[in-house]
Amino acid sequence: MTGLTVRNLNKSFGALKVTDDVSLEVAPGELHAIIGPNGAGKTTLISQLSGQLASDSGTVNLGGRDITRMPMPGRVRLGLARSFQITSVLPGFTALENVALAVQARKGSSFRFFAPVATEAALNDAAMRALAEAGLDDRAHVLARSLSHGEHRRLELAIALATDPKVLLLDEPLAGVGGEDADAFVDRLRRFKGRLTMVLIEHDMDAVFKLADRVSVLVYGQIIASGAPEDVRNDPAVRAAYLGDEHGEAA
Ligand SMILES: Nc1ncnc2c1ncn2[C@@H]1O[C@H](COP(=O)(O)OP(=O)(O)OP(=O)(O)O)[C@@H](O)[C@H]1O
Repeated sequence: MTGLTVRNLNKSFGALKVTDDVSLEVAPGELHAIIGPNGAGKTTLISQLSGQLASDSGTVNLGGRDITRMPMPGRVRLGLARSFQITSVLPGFTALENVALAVQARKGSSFRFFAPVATEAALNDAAMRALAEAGLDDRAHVLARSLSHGEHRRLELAIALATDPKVLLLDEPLAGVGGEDADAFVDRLRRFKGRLTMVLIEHDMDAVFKLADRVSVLVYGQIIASGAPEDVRNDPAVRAAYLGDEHGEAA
């Protein structure tokens, strides 16, 4: 099981400091939620962890290895995958083809030792397994353009799972997913607990408090609290800066 350690991470866009000296410890096997108001810098932080954005300073360590300067493909090979907002799903291809293409693009070199036909079989097997884990195997041969919004989200999850991650970065997986689809998604993520380390950004507080082992609160690029969900929920600074505003007494 692999953990993630972030030390004093910074990122500015021009004069705007978006990630401000962030330190974070995600223990192996933990589901660590990062919550915070719109514009707090959550997506920027995830992009720094995934390698899509270079950090100005600070370090990111994956399972004891310094990956701060490593580009995204290297991080994927080491088992760090980001789901959502990185994938451009191809609408004219089936769900299975989309996952297989993504696996080939992102992990291609590990299939090189197979003959071409075997490569295709290995890719399809890996893609099918990932689709099953994401709950989309019964839609494997459906064109992506015909999938519902909820199914699209599961396809994006399958693409991340197909790279065989040890640490999964989830950026608002429930955005636009409602009702039973959302409940099913939460159940699915719960099943990955203990097997995968997960960093979850999510605005749906019910989902966060159902799933998270630990919660960190990001406000104006700074972590203002980090701890067990109940402790964070009852933290006066958190309530004042965030939860109290949005959820009042219900938070
Ligand atoms: N590439 C960029 N160039 C300039 N400013 C940016 C860039 N990316 C993000 N920002 C700014 O950084 C701040 C943080 O944005 P970010 O998307 O990381 O926040 P967030 O917490 O994920 O917000 P939300 O919850 O609304 O998704 C915002 O003020 C945003 O406008």
